Amino acid sequence: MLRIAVPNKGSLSEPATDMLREAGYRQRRDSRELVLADPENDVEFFFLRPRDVAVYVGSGTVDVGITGRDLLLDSGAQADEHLALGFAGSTFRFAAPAGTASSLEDIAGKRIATSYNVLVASYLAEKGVEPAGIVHLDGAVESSVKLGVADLIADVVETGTTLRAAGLEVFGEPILRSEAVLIKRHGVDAAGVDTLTRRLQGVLTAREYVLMDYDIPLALVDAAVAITPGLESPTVSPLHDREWAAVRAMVPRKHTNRVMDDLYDTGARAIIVTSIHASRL
Ligand SMILES: Nc1ncnc2c1ncn2[C@@H]1O[C@H](COP(=O)(O)OP(=O)(O)OP(=O)(O)O)[C@@H](O)[C@H]1O
Ligand SMILES: O=P(O)(O)OC[C@H]1O[C@H](OP(=O)(O)OP(=O)(O)O)[C@H](O)[C@@H]1O
Ligand SMILES: [Mg+2]
Repeated sequence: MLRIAVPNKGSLSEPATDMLREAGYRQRRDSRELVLADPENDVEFFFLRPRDVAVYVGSGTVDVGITGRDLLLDSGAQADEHLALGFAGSTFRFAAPAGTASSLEDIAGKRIATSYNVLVASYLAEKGVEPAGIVHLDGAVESSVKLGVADLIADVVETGTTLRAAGLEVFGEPILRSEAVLIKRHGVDAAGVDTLTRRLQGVLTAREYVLMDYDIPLALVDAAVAITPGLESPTVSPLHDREWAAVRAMVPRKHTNRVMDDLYDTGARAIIVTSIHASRL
């Protein structure tokens, strides 16, 4: 039975559970449940703190887990990213009171507050910058500068609202771009990981693509297919009117309207878009 660690709280928890449910797995109804067996799919879920997921996977006590790329790197665990899951996107950045820092060199000799010490220390070591110290805080890191325990911070930035409210501004390049990831232990491929991976990839595809159908005069099929090349090759079927064909192709969801405009301009009509409920590529 494949043992899967899932975040029990925070930004990762609900979207992780939603994705697993979409992939056909049983999920808990009560947020206090810590273990859930899904014998039909031969898996068992362990609901753990997001920061602890990599520790369990790295130690081999669970086979795979869902966590953030930033949390994985900060854990130093013997675990690798296996599949990016496309949710809980964020950047990890340095920020300081407006006008007090503009580049990495400005960190030298300053105190940095963060919840991600390992990540920050290894990044600065790699860049050859020596801070005065790294102050570990559990959360609400943005308040540390005003309260005087640090001169600047390194933290998760999603919309930037929290930073602005604290009078801080990002500086330097992003340390990391993060999102939720499926992780597994170094060099270990437990039985059942392939099926889980294919199922999650199926959900990703269903989220990322739509199905587009349209009618097009035969003479324009090649031009239209160049706009909607699909994943492998689009389906082209004859219509009752022999001068026309029907085309069906997968199109990236975010390009839906631009592609419809281009197809229409090319001569396509009856353009219809439908969502993909599930997929296995
Ligand atoms: N706005 C956000 N705030 C915090 N984490 C975010 C945000 N957006 C994405 N994430 C990602 O979620 C993960 C952090 O989740 P975690 O549960 O530890 O923190 P949290 O959502 O801040 O929860 P908590 O309520 O315990 O502080 C990281 O991988 C982080 O990159
Ligand atoms: O860029 P934003 O959209 O504002 O989001 C980023 C903020 O959200 C998270 O904090 P959270 O609310 O989880 O509190 P915490 O710091 O106590 O974890 C994170 O640590 C940042 O502070
Ligand atoms: Mg938080």
